Amino acid sequence: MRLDYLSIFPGYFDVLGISLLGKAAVNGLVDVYAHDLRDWTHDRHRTVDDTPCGGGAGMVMKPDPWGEAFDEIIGTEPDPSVHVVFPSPSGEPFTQSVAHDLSSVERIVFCCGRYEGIDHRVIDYARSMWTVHEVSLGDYVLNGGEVAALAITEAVVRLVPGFMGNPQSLAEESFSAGQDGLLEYPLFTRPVSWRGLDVPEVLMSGHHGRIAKWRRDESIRLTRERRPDLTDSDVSARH
Ligand SMILES: N#Cc1c(-c2ccc3ccn(Cc4cccnc4)c3c2)n[nH]c1N
Repeated sequence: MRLDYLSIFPGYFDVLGISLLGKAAVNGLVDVYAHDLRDWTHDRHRTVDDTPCGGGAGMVMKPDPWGEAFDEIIGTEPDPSVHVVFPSPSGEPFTQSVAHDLSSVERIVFCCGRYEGIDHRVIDYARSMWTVHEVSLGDYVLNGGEVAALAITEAVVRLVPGFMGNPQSLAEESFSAGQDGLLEYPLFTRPVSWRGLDVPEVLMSGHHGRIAKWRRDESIRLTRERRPDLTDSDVSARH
């Protein structure tokens, strides 16, 4: 998998050389390339923004540098196998399902906007050439797309076959298909007693059936308490 990042702050992506992602890069599972959008400007100030047409506060990112960067980094021929991700506060929710879909893709280009956003023609042009995902991390405001691109990267790459040492751990996580859309149950490890707090006895019983039931019940309880939006009527009935 090749990952490209276009940003006026490419240094954000130096962190991708650390930890598991760094290991994946070493193992050849992922190749990471960060690009400074300003390298495709031609004025003395390396200008990437301008005032919004129609007025309004803030600045908008000019289309020209993006287009020239696309030509050099991706190419000038349409290729639907290239997935271009635009993190955006007005994007569709980024979910585990989207992460799963992207984990089987060979090439992802992250376009990290700043200011008030990117001239919409850039997104329209990208849609005419590649497979585009305009996604939002959640209902809160960031200053740009870089942090979102990092979060999306981690969510996607950890699902790439061969990345996680123990793929079984993926199946039991919150939001994974194996969890039936439920939140993950509470986790415990040794010591059994810690500052007056004990591991639930059932988990030390060695009775796998009871342990599985306790975990399921806890997942249901937590999901109903914290994320009623994740439990539809059918799921509630089953639970
Ligand atoms: N994904 C995602 C996001 C972003 C986000 C993503 C890209 C950009 C490019 C610029 N800004 C600042 C900005 C702020 C407010 C209005 N419009 C733009 C971005 C915010 N904010 N919140 C999310 N969940």
